Amino acid sequence: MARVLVTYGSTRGSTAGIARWVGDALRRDGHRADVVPARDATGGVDVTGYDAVVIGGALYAGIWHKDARRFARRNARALRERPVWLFSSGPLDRSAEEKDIPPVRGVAKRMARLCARGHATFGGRLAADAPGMMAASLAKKMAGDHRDRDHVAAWAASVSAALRVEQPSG
Ligand SMILES: Cc1cc2nc3c(=O)[nH]c(=O)nc-3n(C[C@H](O)[C@H](O)[C@H](O)COP(=O)(O)O)c2cc1C
Repeated sequence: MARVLVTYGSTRGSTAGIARWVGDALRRDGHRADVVPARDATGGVDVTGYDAVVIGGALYAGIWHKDARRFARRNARALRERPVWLFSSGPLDRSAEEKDIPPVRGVAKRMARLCARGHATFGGRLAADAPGMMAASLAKKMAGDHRDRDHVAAWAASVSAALRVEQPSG
């Protein structure tokens, strides 16, 4: 059993939902998972109290959510000392289910810096009545919930399996 911190950056709540699904799947596999917004975790959570960390962030204009970036930057040293996985959420279509979407450049750099074990891109969600000019304009064509809980659970299962290998006694 591993103690896992699942933390995320989310503006409109859909990445928070994915993080909760990751936490649920890890718990079903017998791990202890705390799911915490990265905004709160950055100053308030001791990463050294966890065996592993999953960091998720929504994509906006090709950039990982600032709360996820800040968490990764501020905790870089502790993160490098334990297994870390990253995920991104964004595509407002089926593309994330149809193929593996590689991390955007900034996330790929962060993966290298943290020696992250893996990354997944999951479909996102945008409400038809999303506030904000850019969001409203995007929503005209792309509104909908493109998150796939099975995809998220399958990825979380791969994280879980890797943790079992690292901690066979748990
Ligand atoms: C203004 C705007 C820009 C976006 N840019 C991207 C993008 O570059 N790449 C992407 O995959 N998704 C993009 N999206 C989709 C969001 O990532 C998606 O809605 C995501 O689920 C939002 O997560 P959140 O609800 O946790 O904030 C964008 C959405 C908006 C409103």
